[in-house]
Amino acid sequence: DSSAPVGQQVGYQITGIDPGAGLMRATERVIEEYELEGWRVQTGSGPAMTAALTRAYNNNEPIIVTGWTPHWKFSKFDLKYLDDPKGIYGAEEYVHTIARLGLQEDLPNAYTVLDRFAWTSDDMGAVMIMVEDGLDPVAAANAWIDENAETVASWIEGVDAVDGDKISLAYVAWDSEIASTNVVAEVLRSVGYDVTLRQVEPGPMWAGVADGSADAIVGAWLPTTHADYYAEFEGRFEDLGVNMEGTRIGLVVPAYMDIDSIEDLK
Ligand SMILES: C[SH](C)CC(=O)O
Repeated sequence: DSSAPVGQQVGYQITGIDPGAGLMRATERVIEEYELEGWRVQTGSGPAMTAALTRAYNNNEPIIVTGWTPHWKFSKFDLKYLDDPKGIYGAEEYVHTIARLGLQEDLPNAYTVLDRFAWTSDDMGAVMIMVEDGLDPVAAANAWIDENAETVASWIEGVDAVDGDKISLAYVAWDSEIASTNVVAEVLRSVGYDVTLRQVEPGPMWAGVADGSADAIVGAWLPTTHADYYAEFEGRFEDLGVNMEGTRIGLVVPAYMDIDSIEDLK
């Protein structure tokens, strides 16, 4: 009944993703700081969240999800972020590349490519949409690489080829990181690296690059989303800087819902 309070409409539930995601920690703080009595954020995964969103949207039903930009959901559905007047979700987020200590010495050519890796949220969005439309992530990565030869050439210019040197990239199965990690992996393979992708949860992703079991990650969301992990492992990794800007995290709802702010959930 769309005239009922929104909490009642959605069972006082926010549809979340994996429990270790920074977005989930921030959402727990949102429930607390906005005093959303009786509300909870349901843990799951990126794919479970998008499946629930698709189902609700196709039935014109109310739903509130933990969302982020870029994401194909914004091109597939008419969605909006709820205003966050307390600023819990932070302002603009940036995605960083993080390398294990010693990588530059051990794998200098890969380090150069990783240090140069930078693209736009539209670039990432293009790969995400190809994957969502059914293309295998490796094929989607190569399609983007073929379409953006000039950008990729700037990443590998002057980098000597290697002969099967091993490198591992850790990532979490968020649609955004499936896109970025496969693009970087394919570029590293193009210069001769034997690349292993390790799909893990956020904590093990950060722990892996800190203990050296992973050589690099390209999905560090900062300054807000992964602030806890950054602080926990600071000094045990090398931050190679921003590889993508113009990102954002927050609560996302279909545009047909008659709410505009987190305050409206009370
Ligand atoms: C789901 S966002 C890409 C990252 C995070 O929340 O940790």
